[in-house]
Amino acid sequence: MIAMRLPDHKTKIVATIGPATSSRNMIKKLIENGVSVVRLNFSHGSFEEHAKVIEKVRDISQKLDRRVAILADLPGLKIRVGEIKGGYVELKRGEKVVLTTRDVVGDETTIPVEYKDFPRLVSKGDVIYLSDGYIVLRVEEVRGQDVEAVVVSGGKLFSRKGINIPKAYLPVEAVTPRDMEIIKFAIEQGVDAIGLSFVGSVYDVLKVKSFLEKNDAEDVFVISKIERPDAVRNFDEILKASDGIMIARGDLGVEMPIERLPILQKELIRKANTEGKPVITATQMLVSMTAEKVPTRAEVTDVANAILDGTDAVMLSEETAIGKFPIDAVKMMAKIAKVTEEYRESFGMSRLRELVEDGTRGTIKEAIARSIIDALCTLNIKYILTPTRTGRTARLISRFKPKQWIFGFSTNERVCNNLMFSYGVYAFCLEEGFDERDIIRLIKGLGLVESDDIVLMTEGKPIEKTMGTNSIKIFQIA
Ligand SMILES: Nc1ncnc2c1ncn2[C@@H]1O[C@H](COP(=O)(O)OP(=O)(O)O)[C@@H](O)[C@H]1O
Ligand SMILES: C=C(OP(=O)(O)O)C(=O)O
Ligand SMILES: [K+]
Ligand SMILES: [Mg+2]
Repeated sequence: MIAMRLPDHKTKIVATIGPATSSRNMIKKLIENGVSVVRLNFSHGSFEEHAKVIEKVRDISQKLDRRVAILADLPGLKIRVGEIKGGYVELKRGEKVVLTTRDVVGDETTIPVEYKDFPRLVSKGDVIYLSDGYIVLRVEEVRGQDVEAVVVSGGKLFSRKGINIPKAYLPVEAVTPRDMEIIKFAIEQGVDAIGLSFVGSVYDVLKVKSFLEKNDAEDVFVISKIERPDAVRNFDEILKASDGIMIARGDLGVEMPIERLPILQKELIRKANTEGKPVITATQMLVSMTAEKVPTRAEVTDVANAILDGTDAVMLSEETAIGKFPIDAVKMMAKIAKVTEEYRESFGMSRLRELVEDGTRGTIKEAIARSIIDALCTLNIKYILTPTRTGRTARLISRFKPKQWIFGFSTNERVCNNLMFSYGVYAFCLEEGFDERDIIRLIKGLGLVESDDIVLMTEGKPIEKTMGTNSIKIFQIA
């Protein structure tokens, strides 16, 4: 019998699908090389294109017997440039350029902007950032639908790239009517998670949560993207209301002083870990691999440091969406993760005390999680088995980043898929009414355990008022 092969790394890899990876063959390769979450960026592509990708991902994941979650990332209230003739223009320092809300195709002198109120957001002297701050303009004059600007820092500007005006106050809710349409479509398509762009307050999250509930889709994850100062300010509330968070460093690095990113990343990851909610570190992780086969030293170190910070997942954007080496980028992340995780073990346990102390101290689940870590330190345990209705128990154990895989067992396919966001968790779907014997039969059948292996299982025995996980069992496989 060929045993099921789990990845060599426990950090989850999120890959954005785009023209470079939307074929069946590329999707297959992404998954085979360690991608657990597929991200569809609804700022680009049509519903039809995304639907096709969703269908392919589901089919391939089933054929490969590899669980994959699908994340639909919403556009939010981001202002973008429109279509540019030939796909891009080269903007040169010192030259003048007009940003306009008129319906034109872009060229060297005129760039269309897809937001009719744009000219009202800026005035003479304001700085405008394009393409995550890669290109910088300064406003010279606003005239009707046109904003005349001078290029302060030039570069290639591609169609549909983002515009940031950090100074401008956008008097609109983060979740736009267009976002709501996309959420509806995403639910119909059975996606597992929604990425909420430009969340500003907990109300943005609650709005989407209540919409999901009304549409019988309350198990769809809401991942709040932290990419503006308001989200940082209101982070604690946003985190509590969300199922997970993404540190969206692309916009965040323009909307806030870029030098604050590293410390902010550490703080947000720590808080998400404490809450037991998955956190994705995103953007530019291996960005030079969009064009080159080898990443920079700084990029490799960035991926490793995010893992050491405690991120559950690392994300690839243009690297896999439009890059020349998408599979190499995934392989590179998997290698960095494997090596870095091996090192972490030696100090991972010191984080434990800290987490337990500032975490959900005093709950039964917490005491159980603590006992599990104690057992892991003293026994040669092969796997942690956690039957789970909501996935919560598996996520609470995942916080401690044990060296063993945590297997989640649930009857809900979407709960299983959403466990693929959490570090070191792999999930299996079982029939309603499954018991301990079904779990053992399943992992034996997959060749994951042999006789005499020691496993640890969490249990939720209904005793008095204590619901949910309330005991652990450690035993040897017969
Ligand atoms: N579905 C898609 N179709 C075409 N291009 C895409 C798609 N998804 C992503 N891309 C390309 O990859 C780039 C980086 O991806 P991402 O960071 O998700 O986008 P952005 O920063 O534009 O929101 C995008 O700017 C776009 O050029
Ligand atoms: C992930 C991000 O969002 P998007 O790519 O949708 O702009 C980001 O800004 O880093
Ligand atoms: K987006
Ligand atoms: Mg963004």
